[in-house]
Amino acid sequence: MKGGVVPDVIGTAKLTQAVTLLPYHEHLVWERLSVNTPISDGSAVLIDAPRSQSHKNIMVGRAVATMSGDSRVPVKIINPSDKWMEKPYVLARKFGSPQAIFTPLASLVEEHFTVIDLETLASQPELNQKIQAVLVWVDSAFLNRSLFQVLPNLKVVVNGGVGVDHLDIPLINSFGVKVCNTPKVVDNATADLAMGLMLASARNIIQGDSFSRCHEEGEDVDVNHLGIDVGSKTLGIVGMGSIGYKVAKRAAAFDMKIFYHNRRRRPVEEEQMVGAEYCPVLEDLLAVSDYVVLLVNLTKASTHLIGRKQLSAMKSTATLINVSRGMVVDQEALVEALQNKIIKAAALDVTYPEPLPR
Ligand SMILES: O=C(O)C(=O)CO
Repeated sequence: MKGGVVPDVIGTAKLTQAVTLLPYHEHLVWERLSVNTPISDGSAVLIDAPRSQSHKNIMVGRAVATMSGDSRVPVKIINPSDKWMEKPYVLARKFGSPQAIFTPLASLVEEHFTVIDLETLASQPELNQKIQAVLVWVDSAFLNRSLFQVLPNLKVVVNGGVGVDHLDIPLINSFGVKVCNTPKVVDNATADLAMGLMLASARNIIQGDSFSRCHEEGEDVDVNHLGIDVGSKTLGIVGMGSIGYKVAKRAAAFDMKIFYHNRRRRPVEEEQMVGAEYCPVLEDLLAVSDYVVLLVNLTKASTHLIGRKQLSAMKSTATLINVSRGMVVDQEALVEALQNKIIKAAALDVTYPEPLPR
């Protein structure tokens, strides 16, 4: 293998989550790489864009090219004939089967990994020695003790998505296996969806769509369906992590008054940037908000964070928007609150179970 120097490496930073995607080979370069760091030709490295940038630019596996900002980093790709070029083995649900990794990502994953599905592992149990990572997407029911017991070289469980509430992290860690997720990647999408749900609810977009498809000749739209101007309204954000903050930025552009509730108050400058006011007591936020958006992780503490008491604290004209996890809301209490007009509406990206039975 030839030695060499990779020129013009820019904007490098080591993110734990990203780096743990790649602990597959002894040639891996673990150190933080700085500008113009020489990398010997053929080393497997991960060069990540700065923290503020999307993880979508990360190239994984044996690849060594990456993006930083808009510029492609000119990193040499290792020679595929090298003996250690064998793609790392990962276990995943069969692409295309329910709860498998999102099918459009299959080719990207296969470009960098040898993907073994559960059925193949069952029929060729000797592959267990090769598997160094498990990829999960939403479902982790197959990640049980007996699986870990037969994967002696497993190093990491990689979760596609930010929420790891479905993973038994203590169990995984007890086998010396790390867990990593993909924070930041979904921030914009989730924030957009929160805004989309709020606007759809405020402006009756779903009803408008139905009306436009099914109205009788000459029929006028119901005056109640004309909707509400969110610009004059108050948004309460419960959970002001990076997604919550993105929602705040968007809501600020809509001229909404913003309150937020979070375990930790954000720095004043960050609050001022989006005009958000901290509410240390959840019920205080609920009492003043026209729209309440839930963006907390699902933990023991946040399970049924919104129940009867909290729904009763809300305005009767308020809308509850849940883009976190279904279990954050006591669903029975929500149905009751909607039936009894304790609150006006709910706009839900998540429920339990999911999807709801018909
Ligand atoms: O990535 C996740 O866990 C999400 O739910 C995105 O909203």
